[in-house]
Amino acid sequence: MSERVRGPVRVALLGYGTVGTEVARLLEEHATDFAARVGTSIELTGIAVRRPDRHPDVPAELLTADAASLVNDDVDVVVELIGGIEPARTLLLDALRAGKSVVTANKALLAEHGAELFAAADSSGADLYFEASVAGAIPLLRPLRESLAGDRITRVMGIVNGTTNFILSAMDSSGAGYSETLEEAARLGYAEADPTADVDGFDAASKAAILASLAFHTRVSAADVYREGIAEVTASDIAAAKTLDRTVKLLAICERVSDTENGESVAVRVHPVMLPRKHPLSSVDGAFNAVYVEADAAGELMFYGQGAGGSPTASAVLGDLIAVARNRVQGSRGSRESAYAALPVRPFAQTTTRYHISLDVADRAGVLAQVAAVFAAHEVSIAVVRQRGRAQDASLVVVTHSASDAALRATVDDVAKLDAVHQVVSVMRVEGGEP
Ligand SMILES: NC(=O)C1=CN([C@@H]2O[C@H](COP(=O)(O)OP(=O)(O)OC[C@H]3O[C@@H](n4cnc5c(N)ncnc54)[C@H](O)[C@@H]3O)[C@@H](O)[C@H]2O)C=CC1
Ligand SMILES: N[C@@H](CC=O)C(=O)O
Ligand code: NA
Repeated sequence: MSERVRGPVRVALLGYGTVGTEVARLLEEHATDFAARVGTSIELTGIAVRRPDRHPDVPAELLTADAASLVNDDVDVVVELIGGIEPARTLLLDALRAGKSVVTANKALLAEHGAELFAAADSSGADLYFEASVAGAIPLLRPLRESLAGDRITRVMGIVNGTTNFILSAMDSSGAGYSETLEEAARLGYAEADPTADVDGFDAASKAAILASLAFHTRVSAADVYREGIAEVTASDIAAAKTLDRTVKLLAICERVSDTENGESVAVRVHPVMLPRKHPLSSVDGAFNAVYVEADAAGELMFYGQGAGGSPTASAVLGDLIAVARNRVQGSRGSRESAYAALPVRPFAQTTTRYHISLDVADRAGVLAQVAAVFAAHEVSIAVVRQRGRAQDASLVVVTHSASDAALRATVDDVAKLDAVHQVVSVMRVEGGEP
């Protein structure tokens, strides 16, 4: 139970970058409304930044480079918008152990050290809220934690990284280059401080771990998530997808799986996929995110909105801040971690997916039969084959039925070794309906 606050709720803000500046701006702009919603005013007692001299717009008495002292001051709530593991981890553990409520947007920290943070929150009864950490402005974590607590979630699948979606959308629509689009995403405040976290899929993997933990009442950490980013997605992949009326998207897929041998487990992965252009996720462009949730009783739900950027992310941070402030005024506490199901995480090699494979092959009799024989040898069944002759070369596109990822990889390796196969042009997993 949080300690009951009688005067204003005192807030320490750690970080004044893309998100922090918007949080501070909106706190000031809507102070009167927020006070009415909470039942008392929210007072910003200090802002920790790396370089206080770089913020002449902020009253000097509010700024400090000493985040630890600010956390240890007389504050009720710590809002962490620094990012990264340290010093954020130590600062939040100190705050929670001291009974201070925490609001954070730091998915990397939660996905790696969530268990420790929840334990610290439990030790003092403090609140730990993190709606902004996944899918920016979209209310998604509270629906999973609270609204769907009475249902059994079977699948969560979606676009959860704005930067990579911004890049893939631009490559698809205007044929824009990879690096210039990444620079633009960073300029617009979508990318992480180190944008390799976005393009290599680490950011989406952290978010997938958080989503799976909430959806399946199981502790899933970043290391449990199979991860591929978009660095390897080429113009050829995008072109191959177009010829099949598909788009390329980076998806996070969290599934509850069960079989007689292993019982129930969870499978969590992040990788690029080809989706049919008519699939609703295909029309999610730019830095927008969209997430499908499938649950036994509710059926299919879809959440859509701005997944990155200062002001959309600040909306989620402020929603959490108002919730924890209300809890403090009432002397109550919000939801705690729910990890009772403790399901095992299934290794990715056992996960079944479907592959799209595009090959340049010799245009002569018998090539198709040779390629098909390799698929058969690995017990990978073919759903669609398209062959087009091009003088000496032909292009061959194969889309498989579901097979284990290990079998699919071995098939591609062996197909590439055939003399008649000149080049493997594109290999990508496919989702969303039969080709
Ligand atoms: N930018 C976005 O669209 C979104 C960001 N997030 C998360 O929000 C958090 C903040 O992201 P941004 O605002 O984009 O980052 P940013 O890089 O723009 O700002 C970071 C701020 O933290 C301060 N800082 C860094 N190290 C510090 C230290 N040791 N002591 C005191 N201050 C320190 C910097 O001076 C800066 O003010 C990250 O965890 C990020 O993953 C979450 C959703 C969306
Ligand atoms: N870098 C992230 C920011 C939001 O979480 C993204 O691009 O989605
Ligand atoms: Na969110």
